[in-house]
Amino acid sequence: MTPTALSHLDRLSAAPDRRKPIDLVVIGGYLGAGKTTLLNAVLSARTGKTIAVLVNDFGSINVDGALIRSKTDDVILLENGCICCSIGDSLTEALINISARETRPDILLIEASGVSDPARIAQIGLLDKAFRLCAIAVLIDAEHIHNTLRDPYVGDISRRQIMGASVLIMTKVDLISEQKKAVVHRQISLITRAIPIVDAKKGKIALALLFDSSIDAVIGSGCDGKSASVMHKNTAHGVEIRSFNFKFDCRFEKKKLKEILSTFSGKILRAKGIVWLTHDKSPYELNMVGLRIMLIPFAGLADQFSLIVFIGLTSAEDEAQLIGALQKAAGTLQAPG
Ligand SMILES: Nc1nc2c(ncn2[C@@H]2O[C@H](COP(=O)(O)OP(=O)(O)OP(=O)(O)O)[C@@H](O)[C@H]2O)c(=O)[nH]1
Repeated sequence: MTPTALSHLDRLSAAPDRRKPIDLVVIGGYLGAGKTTLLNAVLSARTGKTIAVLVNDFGSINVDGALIRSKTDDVILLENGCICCSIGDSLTEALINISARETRPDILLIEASGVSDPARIAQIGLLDKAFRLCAIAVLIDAEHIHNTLRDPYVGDISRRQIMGASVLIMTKVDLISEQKKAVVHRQISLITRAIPIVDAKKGKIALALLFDSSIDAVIGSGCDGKSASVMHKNTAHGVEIRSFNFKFDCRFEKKKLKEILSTFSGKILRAKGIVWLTHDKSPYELNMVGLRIMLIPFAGLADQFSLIVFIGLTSAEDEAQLIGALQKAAGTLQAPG
């Protein structure tokens, strides 16, 4: 933490502030678990409260910010790293700025990046007495959690996120059978039996789960604090999770784009973006989680280029190959006739 941020915090904690504290909710969970979807569902619900959103995307371009902006203007972006370690200072400063506002929001929702430790983020939030921690909601992707937890490289990241939760929200239950759901529950119970698990379909949950409680203590966590700008080091295995982008004024043939992404699915942990396709005049939102690739029409305002952010266990050579394949497949941006 920088000296400026520290002294600022000291002053804030020292000054008696009689205003009502801002309810803080941290939303975490592994890459692609459904955090942005849940956040958008919360923002769409009529809570009657003012909500500010702080979004941390692991990558130099914050795609989530664009997806949330259509729901609220009060979005603060923290990009290019992981807020639980490499950009903790920016988080502290953002929190100070929010608490110092003349008109404070009732609620601050923080969307952690998929590789962040949400309990650690909540701890940083609690340093400022202007905030009252309501929940650390960790999302579990019912379709992929089994493989994620067994993954020798990223399993620990996911396990730590789950252990730091105050509530676990199981997403994508619509994509799995009751039998598989029972297996997932058993797997989670091996990690923790104490944290309640609720289901969410397309981000819909009872809002009381997030807002109607208060947590005094946050379970300690062991963030290594050494990560570089767009790399998160899982030191136990010496793994570097990297992020890189493809940004080009082009359109893709849908089938070809899916084919290229599938070829690299073993190395790409997550891909997301906004792309233009040859068959449609409007842009599409791209999501790739595991082997599942989704392209749905994008409702917001999109720039005149196709942008894809990749997060993966990739080497520079893998990245060059993937970007090369995309460039080769890229057609002109000219709209279809
Ligand atoms: N079928 C189904 N799809 C879902 C559900 N929740 C989220 N998704 C889809 O899962 C994909 C990833 O969702 P996001 O909300 O972007 O996930 P995220 O956790 O914000 O992703 P990162 O920020 O990259 O870690 C999107 O295509 C969503 O539409 C759900 O309950 N059911």
